[in-house]
Amino acid sequence: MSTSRNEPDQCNLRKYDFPLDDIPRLNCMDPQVDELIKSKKPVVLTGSNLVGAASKWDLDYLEKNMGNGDFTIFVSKGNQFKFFDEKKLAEIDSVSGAHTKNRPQKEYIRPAKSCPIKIQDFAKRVREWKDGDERLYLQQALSSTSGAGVVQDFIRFRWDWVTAKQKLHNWGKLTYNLLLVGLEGNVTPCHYDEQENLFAQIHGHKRCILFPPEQFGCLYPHPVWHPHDRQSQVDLDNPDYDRFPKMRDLHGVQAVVGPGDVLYIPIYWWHHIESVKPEKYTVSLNFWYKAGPVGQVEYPIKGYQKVAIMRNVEKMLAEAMQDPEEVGALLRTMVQGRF
Ligand SMILES: O=C(O)C(=O)[C@H]1CC[C@@H](C(=O)O)C1
Ligand SMILES: [Zn+2]
Repeated sequence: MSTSRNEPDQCNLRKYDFPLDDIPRLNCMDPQVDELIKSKKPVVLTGSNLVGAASKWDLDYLEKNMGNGDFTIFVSKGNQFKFFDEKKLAEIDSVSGAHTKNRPQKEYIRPAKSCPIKIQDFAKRVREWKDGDERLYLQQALSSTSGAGVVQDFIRFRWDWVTAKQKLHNWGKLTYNLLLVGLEGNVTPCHYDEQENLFAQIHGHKRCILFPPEQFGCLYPHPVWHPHDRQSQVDLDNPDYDRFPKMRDLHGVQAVVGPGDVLYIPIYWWHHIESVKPEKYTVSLNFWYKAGPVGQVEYPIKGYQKVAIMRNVEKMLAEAMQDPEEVGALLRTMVQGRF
């Protein structure tokens, strides 16, 4: 497997039952880079210096240069930080008609709870963290209030280079940059996003496992109306082949990214990301771009377009029946024994 400089010890990396090919690692000036991005295939870009101005963003620097605002951290008893969209709970109520109102409210398990913290407290807790303690993950969108030092560095990112990429590949606007500071061993379980992503690694190493949108059927995402929308129901690190038999057909790609590497995670591509040894914590910053305009549709349509269609069908059916919980039964009736 290809990795960045001072590679983490490969024997430490978890083994999986499914095959994992290497994501290409190319210098950002290599013309193949834009061919891969154009065809929405992942690639690790080296030498871009995209966030070179953030190469000093270790815990000490962030502690001194992120001001005294509140930052969002997630706390988890285990090592998984599965995104839970609280807004979906309100949407379920708004879609569900009167006939479901008197149903007992389903209790959703929140794998990680979010809470505000000062960067100084967070840094102290990371330094003092030891195996067995609850795990922390700072996940905070950067803004002009992120602290003077950090903002100054942010301004000095290679905006010329990344904006040229955005334009060349017809991406939509930059929605935001999420700063991620997590402990070694933290896992963001398999999910996809509806945005293009340039994922810049700043401190420490992360093992990134990706699957193409075409493997939707092997990864059993939660329903669109569920707070775990876009997240896979499967746990790659604890596979349940009885419940999810198609996991046996998984075939992924992977890369270990280190400081200075930028991983292109194409829109709708599944990704499972783990902070790995030897460093105690990792710092990453992503660049999320809205999808560009669809333009001329080519047939047969692509995997990611099928995912977008399936999402729209689920939303439309839930809305039409005023009850998200009835969508599965209707779809089964519609296809079983007929197609
Ligand atoms: O950038 C993305 O798309 C993400 O999923 C981020 C959310 C948690 C991050 C991680 O590195 O664990 C990755
Ligand atoms: Zn993601």
